[in-house]
Order: sequence, then structure tokens, then C-alpha cells
Amino acid sequence: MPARTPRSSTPARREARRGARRTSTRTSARTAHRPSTVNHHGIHLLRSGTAVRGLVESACLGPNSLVLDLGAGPGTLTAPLARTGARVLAVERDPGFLARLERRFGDHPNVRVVAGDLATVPFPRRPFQVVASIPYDLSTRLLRRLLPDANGGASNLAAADLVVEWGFAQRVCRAVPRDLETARWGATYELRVVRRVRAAAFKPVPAVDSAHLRIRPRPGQAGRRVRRVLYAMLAEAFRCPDQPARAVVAEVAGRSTARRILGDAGLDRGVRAGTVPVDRWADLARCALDLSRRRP
Ligand SMILES: C[S@@+](CC[C@H](N)C(=O)[O-])C[C@H]1O[C@@H](n2cnc3c(N)ncnc32)[C@H](O)[C@@H]1O
Repeated sequence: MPARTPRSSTPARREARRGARRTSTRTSARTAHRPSTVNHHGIHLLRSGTAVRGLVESACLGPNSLVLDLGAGPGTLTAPLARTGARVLAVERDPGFLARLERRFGDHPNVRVVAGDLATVPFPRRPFQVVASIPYDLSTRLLRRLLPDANGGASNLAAADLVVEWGFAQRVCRAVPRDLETARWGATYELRVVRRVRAAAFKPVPAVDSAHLRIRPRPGQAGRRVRRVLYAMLAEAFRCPDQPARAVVAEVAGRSTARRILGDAGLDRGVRAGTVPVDRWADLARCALDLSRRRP
């Protein structure tokens, strides 16, 4: 049972409380579902074939893929992932689940069971995918490890299909994000909710619904240079969201570039920086860099 989280309104604390909701046996007045059994371990396992199939099919894995099942539990996802022929790393820290995973997959040629903590376990050095139903209380921490940081550095994540808490998915998929970190994520990766995963799809039933969150790199955003331009624009836009987007682009790339590329990106001259969707910022950064490369 997780420790009680003190009342506060910071995003980190709110997420900790959401994690506790999914990993506790308490029921919520806001839900029609009630936990079906007492869950001493505070873990909710996927039992919906539709949700599992949706995650695995979305990942389009093959024998050349490397995929991480982060928080593998008893192997609900590990087994169908292994059937794709991909190399699977099943990461888990619970000793009971680790023993079950070893029994089930110990002799499997393309599955490796990894005893580790998701907060610290090293990620592969070659491109990898993640298909996983992750613990709610680690959602932000894991995305921070997988997606680019403020300096543009990132893991070798090629794609992810995750089960996360519904509210968390809504927050990170906003077209116009409310904070700089999710703006950076959304501008370099496309984050999209594929489907709602009802609370009843888990056993025991948690207090809130979940979502299948699909994460894919945005084309043209992989290079460090384009990320530098993009992140400088986002930082300026979030510093003063009421200023015109034109002024943000001019600050980073110069006035003449701003005049030329704003129209190309389909943005009005007077549009405020704080209302520009993340995919537009990605376009603007790419256009600014293309233009600077074409200049003699
Ligand atoms: C929501 S359950 C998902 C289990 C399984 N993948 C499924 O879909 O049924 C999350 C899993 O993450 C594991 N877990 C929680 N915190 C972890 C951590 N810090 N490091 C590694 N595994 C963790 C739990 O033991 C649990 O098996």
C-alpha cells in the first residue's frame, strides 16, 4: 500500500495521488467500478484481450525489433510480444512476478527477464520500442527517461505504446500544452490516444479508466540542431505566451525568417505564442533551419 500523499496541488503530488488510486484498494465516489478483490500488492493486471491485441498490433513488431515490457507483471503482454518474433526485455521488480516470468519465459529464445527498477534500469543503446502497461505513479518519470530532456538529449526510443491513466494521457496529448516539458515532448514526438481502456479491463478493477497512448517520433525532429531551434522557440513562447508567435520566431531565427515562415506554417501574423499548437512549432523550427541552410 503506498504511503498517504499529503494534500497539495502540485502536478507531481497530483500524479502521486492518481498512482495511489490505481495502486490502492480504496474505492472512489467518482467511479461506478469497485475493486473486485482485495489487492494486497496494489497492482492491476490487464485482462482485456482487445486492449492487449491493440497495443501489440499498433507496435508493428518483427524479428528485428527490440521491445521493452516495462512492469511486465505475470507476462500478460510479454507472451504476445514474444510471439511477434521480437526480442523482448521484460522488466519487473516484484520478486513473485519475477519468479513467474522466469518459469514462463526462462527458456524462451527471444525473451530476457530483467530484475530492475523502472526508475533506474538502463535502457538499450540501440533503438528500441516500449509496449507496456506502466505503473501510474511512474508515468511522468518514465516519460522523462524516454523522451528528450531540456537539452534535446534522449534515449533511443523508436516508438511506444503504453497503457497510462486516462487523465495523464489527456494532459500529455493536448494540442496546445500548458507546460514547457509536455510542449517539448509533443513537439518532438506525436503523442496520441488510440483508445480508452475502461477500468473494467483490469483485475482488480482500479478507480479510474486508462488510455492506450501511442508515441512516435515526429519526422524531421531527430537532429540536435533542429531540437535546439525548436526548444529555444518553445522556451521563449512559454516565457511570455501573450507575445505574438512572430516575435518568438524572430527572437530565435531573425525577423526576415519569421516573416517568411509564419505564413508557410499556416499561422496568422498576429497569432499569440500561447495559442500555437505544438506541431506548428515543430514545423516552424524545421522551416527556420531549412531556410538558414539554403542561405549562402
Ligand atoms: C499495471 S501493472 C502491469 C502488469 C502487466 N504488464 C499487465 O499488463 O498486466 C504494473 C507492473 O509494474 C511493476 N512495477 C511497479 N513499480 C515498478 C518499478 N519501480 N520497477 C519495476 N517494476 C515495477 C508492478 O510490479 C506491476 O507488475
